[in-house]
Amino acid sequence: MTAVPVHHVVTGPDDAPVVVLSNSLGSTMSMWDAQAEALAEHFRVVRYDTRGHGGSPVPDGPYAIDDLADDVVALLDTLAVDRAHFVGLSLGGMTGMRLAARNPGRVERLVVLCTGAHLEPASAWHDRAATVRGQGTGAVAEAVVQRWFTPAFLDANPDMKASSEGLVAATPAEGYASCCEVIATMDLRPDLPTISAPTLAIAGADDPATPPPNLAEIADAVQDGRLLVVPEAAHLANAEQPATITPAIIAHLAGDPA
Ligand SMILES: O=C(O)CC1=CCC(=O)O1
Repeated sequence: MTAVPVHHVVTGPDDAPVVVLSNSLGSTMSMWDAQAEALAEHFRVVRYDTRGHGGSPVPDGPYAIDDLADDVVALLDTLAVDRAHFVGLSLGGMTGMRLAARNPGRVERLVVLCTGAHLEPASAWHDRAATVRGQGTGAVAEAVVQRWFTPAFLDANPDMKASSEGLVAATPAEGYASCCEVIATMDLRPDLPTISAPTLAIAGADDPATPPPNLAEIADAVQDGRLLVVPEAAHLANAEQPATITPAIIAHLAGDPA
């Protein structure tokens, strides 16, 4: 499939190093709201909506992980950016790993959060795709958001629970389902040893979707990897624990020693 022109927003100084932020399944670039302002003090921040999500095109599926990575290459070309840092959470992290493996010259440093190189069983992703195609994304919204945040956070932040469920439910069904099929058919384990970009892998200690061993596998297998496990955080760890995660991202991208 050919790359599509993804919806994106650029903030921060024109002459600063570029960082691209990539969203999770069922969200949009708004999932980076807690990081965007702080990152823009140091970087030219490019936020985009993964194809099938938010304001980006929704081509007919199925999609493959290469399609998602190729969309980022096309975005960098559009912006005339040769090389950028890349930060991706969950599906965004998978995109970043394939991008860095296949296009080492385009990725300076990599941060992957709450993701995995493979997420079994494939049947669960095919089942979710079928549910969403049949009943819409609203049918999975509540269950998905239960994995995004810890129970304590959801209890304390009912507005966030409601807006997050709304975000999932607003995702186009074909886009969501086709990205489920990306995950079903993806195995990035052979990519990992080829990734030369220094990589920070961040796990939410309480993430039921992509628990810490998934991130440890990535940190161990890439050429220059480091693991950070963040307490009291589930799948959208960046939103639940921004005070820990935002400075960790900035320090890694700046090349500060751990
Ligand atoms: O939606 C989930 O269950 C968790 C998830 C997997 C990939 C992603 O982006 O979110």
